[in-house]
Amino acid sequence: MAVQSKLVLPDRSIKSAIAQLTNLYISNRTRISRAVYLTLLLALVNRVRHAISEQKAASAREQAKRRSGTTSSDGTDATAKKKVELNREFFRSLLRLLRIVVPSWQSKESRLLLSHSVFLVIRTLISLKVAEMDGAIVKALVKGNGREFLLRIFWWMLIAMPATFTNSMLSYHQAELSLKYRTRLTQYIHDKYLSQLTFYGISALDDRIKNPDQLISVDVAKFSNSLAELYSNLAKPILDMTIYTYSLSKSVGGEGVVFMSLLVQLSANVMRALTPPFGKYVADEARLEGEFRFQHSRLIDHGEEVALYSGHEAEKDTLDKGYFTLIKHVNYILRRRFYHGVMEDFVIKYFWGALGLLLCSVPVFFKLPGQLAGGVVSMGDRTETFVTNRRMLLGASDAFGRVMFSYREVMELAGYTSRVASLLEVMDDIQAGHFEKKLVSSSGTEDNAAVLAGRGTVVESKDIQFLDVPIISPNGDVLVRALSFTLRQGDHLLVVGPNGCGKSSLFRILGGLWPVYGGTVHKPPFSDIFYIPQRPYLSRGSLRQQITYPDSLRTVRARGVTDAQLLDMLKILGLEHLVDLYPEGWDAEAEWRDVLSGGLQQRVAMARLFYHKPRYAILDECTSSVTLETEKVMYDNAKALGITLMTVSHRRSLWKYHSKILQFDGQGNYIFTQLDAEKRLKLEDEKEDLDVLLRQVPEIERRIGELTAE
Ligand SMILES: Nc1ncnc2c1ncn2[C@@H]1O[C@H](COP(=O)(O)OP(=O)(O)OP(=O)(O)O)[C@@H](O)[C@H]1O
Repeated sequence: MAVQSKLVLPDRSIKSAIAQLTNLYISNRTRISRAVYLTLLLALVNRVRHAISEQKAASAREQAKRRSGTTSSDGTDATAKKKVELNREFFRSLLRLLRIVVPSWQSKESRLLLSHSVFLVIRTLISLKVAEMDGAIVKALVKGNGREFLLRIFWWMLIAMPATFTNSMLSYHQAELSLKYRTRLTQYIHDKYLSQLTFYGISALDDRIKNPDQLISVDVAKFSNSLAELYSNLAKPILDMTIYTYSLSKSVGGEGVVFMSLLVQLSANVMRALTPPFGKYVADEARLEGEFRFQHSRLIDHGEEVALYSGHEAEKDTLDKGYFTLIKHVNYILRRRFYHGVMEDFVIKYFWGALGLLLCSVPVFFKLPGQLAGGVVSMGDRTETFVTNRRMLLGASDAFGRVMFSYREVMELAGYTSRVASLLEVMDDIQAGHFEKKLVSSSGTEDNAAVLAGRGTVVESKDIQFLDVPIISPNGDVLVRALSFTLRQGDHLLVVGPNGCGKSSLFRILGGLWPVYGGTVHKPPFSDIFYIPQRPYLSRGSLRQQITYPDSLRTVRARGVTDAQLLDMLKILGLEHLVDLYPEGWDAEAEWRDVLSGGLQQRVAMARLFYHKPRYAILDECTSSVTLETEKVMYDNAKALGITLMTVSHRRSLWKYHSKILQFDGQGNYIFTQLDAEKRLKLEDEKEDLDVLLRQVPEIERRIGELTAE
């Protein structure tokens, strides 16, 4: 209902504007020309049409929203769900992107656009001059004047110099503009993507964007190209069209031009209605390209695992499927382009050509107000008028044709605009804490919704304290309804429980990766907590950077840490040989992920912990690939450095390094208590012994049965 009343209003106001305009025209017929009246009327009628189609689209959207009921998505890319049209949303998105790529009138981009426009005008003027000179050359030829003919040729060659310079300048400007747009947009996106953990939110917490890499690296470039290209492809024909139509209207009368414009507009509308949604096709193609590329990069990332599984056939199937889905779509677009091209050619070249001839015949068959009443028009005059008008019309219709052909380019720009704009939209949402993920929760959906709707509090403090904090996965599954525990500095915590119960998730909340949906989290600042996962992240860069990541060399030096001190850290872990691995020593750069074995990578990660010396460390199964001796060295040294440890591990050997235990049962319950490792180990051993005995009971009973029978 709200939508209806909002959209009917402009429609009504336009109708009253039409009535007012007609009254004004009737009462001031002598002062307002019919041409002006018809032009304004045409614009208003178009506005009504537009308002009605917007109204329909809005109510369709509203209905679709009501049908889907919630904000849950179907797991496809945001750009795949979006309808790409030349509507208000497109212009809003384009405006937003334009503000980023051309930030102000004083910017370099504005200056470049201005000089580009100047060269476009120069090119039109040169074209007019060349056409004129063309005529003069033909005239000299017809007259048989050899001297004038040669002189004209000389001038023709002379004008070729500024003409070729202008053309090259235009190509240069276009390429430069595209590059500048891309730079602005990429910088803007990088700033946003790499702040407030947005890159993590896009991949882990939100479902709407599947391939941000493809969007940032390829689609932004395509958008920039398309925008720069469209400006030069549109500006010149529009300029030509204005100049020629103006001259033409002076010759054949304004009414004739307006009437023809009406017919052209009508056929253009029919064409537009029959034009396939090329913008959506382009957006879909870009998405499929992204998915295909992503499948290839997955294979590169996990090459070793796939090779050991002999998974090449399965991978080939996946890649082929991705490729053929893409190619099927591209083929479909090609076919639609073919049919559309036939229709476009017919309407623009032949139908409008015939209309043009009709228009040119106006001064021949009808007397125009400018002609003298009763004046005799000679055959020569008629031919001259016809030829002049025809030439102007050819210019105007060629320009109009190019504007019409560029409709397809505009649609393609709409496709790229929609993709880039949805990336910005999703990043805005993530930074504002609004995630959209497929909710697949099976456990008490209504209850979960209530928990998800809440917002918790985060307070900075020296110690770590959780007060009634729920642990909820991005899918909406409530792993623990209300977790409460307190950890003071020096209390080393062990977190245990079955797979998938939420151990790592607890630390995701602590690290600020997952939102706090309820209760209160007291925690030290992010810089005081260091995280070491099971598979440590090894960055691209020197060996030194692997130890000091994410600190840059300048920060390392500012902290006063020398290479000798770094070497001491390596020595504790038996890693000093790494410095001699390459002649460049600390500065050696390699793909460390491939060069180092799993265990060595875990030891390098531990050296990183020793370098940073944080107040708290989260050790998530980070010793699974090292020996018990190395594990002891790691834990003893970390404790000696005054680091409070929070370990997730299934290894019993680690119990003795901790004083508290948080135990999840995988059913949403937990116990937080003091950990007396020795006592607990004894109890565990006793339990295991009893378990063994229990398993033997049936066998013993069977034997007793046998003995009794005998
Ligand atoms: N990005 C994510 N999107 C959706 N669900 C997730 C995401 N990350 C984790 N989960 C889900 O949250 C649950 C808890 O995961 P978590 O990693 O905390 O388990 P865990 O207790 O550490 O298990 P393990 O011992 O196997 O490492 C799992 O069911 C997991 O599938």
